[in-house]
Amino acid sequence: MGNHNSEDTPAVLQPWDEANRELASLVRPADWKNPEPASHYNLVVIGAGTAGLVTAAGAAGLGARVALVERHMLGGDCLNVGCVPSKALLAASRAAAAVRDADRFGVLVPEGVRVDFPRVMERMRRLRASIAPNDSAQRLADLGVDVFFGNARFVDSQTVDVDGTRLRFQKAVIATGARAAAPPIAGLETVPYLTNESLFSLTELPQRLGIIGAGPIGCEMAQAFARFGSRVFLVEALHGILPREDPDASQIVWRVMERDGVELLCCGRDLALSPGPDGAVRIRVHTHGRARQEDVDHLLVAVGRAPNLEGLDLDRVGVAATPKGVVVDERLRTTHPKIYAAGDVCSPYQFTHAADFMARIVIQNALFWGRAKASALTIPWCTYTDPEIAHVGLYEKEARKQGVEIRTFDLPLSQVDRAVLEGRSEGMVRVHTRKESDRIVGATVVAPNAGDMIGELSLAITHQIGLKGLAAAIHPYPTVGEGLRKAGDLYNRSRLTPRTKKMLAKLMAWRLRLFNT
Ligand SMILES: Cc1cc2nc3c(=O)[nH]c(=O)nc-3n(C[C@H](O)[C@H](O)[C@H](O)COP(=O)(O)OP(=O)(O)OC[C@H]3O[C@@H](n4cnc5c(N)ncnc54)[C@H](O)[C@@H]3O)c2cc1C
Ligand SMILES: NC(=O)c1ccc[n+]([C@@H]2O[C@H](COP(=O)([O-])OP(=O)(O)OC[C@H]3O[C@@H](n4cnc5c(N)ncnc54)[C@H](O)[C@@H]3O)[C@@H](O)[C@H]2O)c1
Repeated sequence: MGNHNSEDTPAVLQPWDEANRELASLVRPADWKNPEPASHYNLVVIGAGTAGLVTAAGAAGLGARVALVERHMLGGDCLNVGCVPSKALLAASRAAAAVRDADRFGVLVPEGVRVDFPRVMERMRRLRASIAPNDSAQRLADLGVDVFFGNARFVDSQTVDVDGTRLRFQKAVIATGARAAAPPIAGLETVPYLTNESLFSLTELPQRLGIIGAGPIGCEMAQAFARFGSRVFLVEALHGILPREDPDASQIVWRVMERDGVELLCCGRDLALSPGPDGAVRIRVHTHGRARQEDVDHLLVAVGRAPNLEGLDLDRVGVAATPKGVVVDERLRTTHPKIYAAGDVCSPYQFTHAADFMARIVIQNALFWGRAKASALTIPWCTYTDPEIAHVGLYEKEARKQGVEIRTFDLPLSQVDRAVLEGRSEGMVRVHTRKESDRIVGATVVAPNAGDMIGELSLAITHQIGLKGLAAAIHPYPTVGEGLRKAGDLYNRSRLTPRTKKMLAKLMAWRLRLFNT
């Protein structure tokens, strides 16, 4: 595997400091010796991101003989270049915003905010390494998994090749994930650009940062870097930010990002990139009928993901794939009966928790004749901007498309005492129920801790607890989570028609009369 000197150290592990050395020693140890392969494996898992790790560890825990193959670093995107480093930066950016806004609370910070970006990144690297033992090669080996570093490819219906070593399998799992897509943007090939694989190796704060794509990656990073002090230009082809989310919800988040200083160039047309002066990247785009030209020191491309399929030789084993990924049925079986897939490589839900739950389905179905279906999963998600925006179930537009008649209950956070007291009342709880009942079919929450709140709605949908049930559950006062109970109250109040109100008033008047006689 070679020593990691500055030339052969992967970009992800730059700078090659103590924290990154520690990370490498856990998830890509230089002195790792691939084991002697067993004659057969119950399961060969290709890719050791969340999907692969959960499949391998879970299957080994249930007594299966498992080989896990990783070509790069155990932990995949989430640990190394995704959720973990991005959330560490977001935590630092929230701290910066709290100091910036302290004045609103009567707390004076005379010097104002100064962000020491190298320290922010150093903290991120340290924390990332501290989380890594859970995904480490040694931990997997201790769980009984044979860990192989190398490139995997299919040879035939029972053999995977890892750089010349043959692994014979009864069942195999493709969990090779996805990477940043390189879109057909004019001039992209003429300029240097960052993706999530190189962004977290920055050691200096870009004074000007261009970001293409206002999806979750673009928005989270735009807000973080704006709060660190970069001038951020966020280019989006569609209108606004987070175009997949409920437009009212995205709008709330956008208002906050705009105050943070992010400049949105949305409804972008004729986007073109070219080298600018002094190593800068020049962005030219038409936005809302205006031609804009901006020079930036770094450009981040975050316009979606492309599945990692190259080199797997899927054709040899008849596993069908499209540009969106490996084709699977509801049970996560590919077009080859002995080969399954899980995670970003086969799913439109590209989240760590989704990869985790798909892995559990694969273990049941591949090893134990299970019939678990991925379509039965209720998958929430959250974009960790400030405020966070979280969703589960159907959006209004999806319900309409599917012909599901819904009622919508909206509770602005300005009606939740804790949110007001924290100075964080920009947000809402929006719950859609079936028209004729309190059954929840979808919900969006915009709140400082929306990601924590959405779990309760996910539980409600999974176990068919209606809005009445939420109203009946006591939530501590004052919490932002109380907003969910209050949305339940809205439902209960909606059942009080003028007629029932009249009848209740009559009943009360009658009881008073009885009392007085
Ligand atoms: C910046 C960013 C932030 C994110 N934030 C969040 C978040 O906050 N919450 C959330 O839920 N999700 C988040 N995600 C998404 C999350 O990271 C992915 O959904 C998750 O990592 C998918 O896991 P996976 O196992 O399917 O794939 P991956 O993590 O991509 O793992 C696949 C592994 O397979 C390996 N591999 C590929 N081909 C081969 C081969 N031929 N042989 C051997 N090995 C191979 C790769 O090296 C990789 O390690 C974020 C993603 C990004 C990029
Ligand atoms: N908090 C989280 O859970 C989290 C955070 C980050 C990433 N992720 C996962 O990673 C995935 C990828 O994230 P992403 O933000 O790269 O992709 P995305 O597909 O979610 O968003 C990409 C955005 O780029 C825009 N776009 C596409 N082509 C463009 C072009 N040529 N010019 C301008 N804009 C263009 C799209 O309209 C879209 O809004 C997400 O869908 C999500 O599943 C999750």
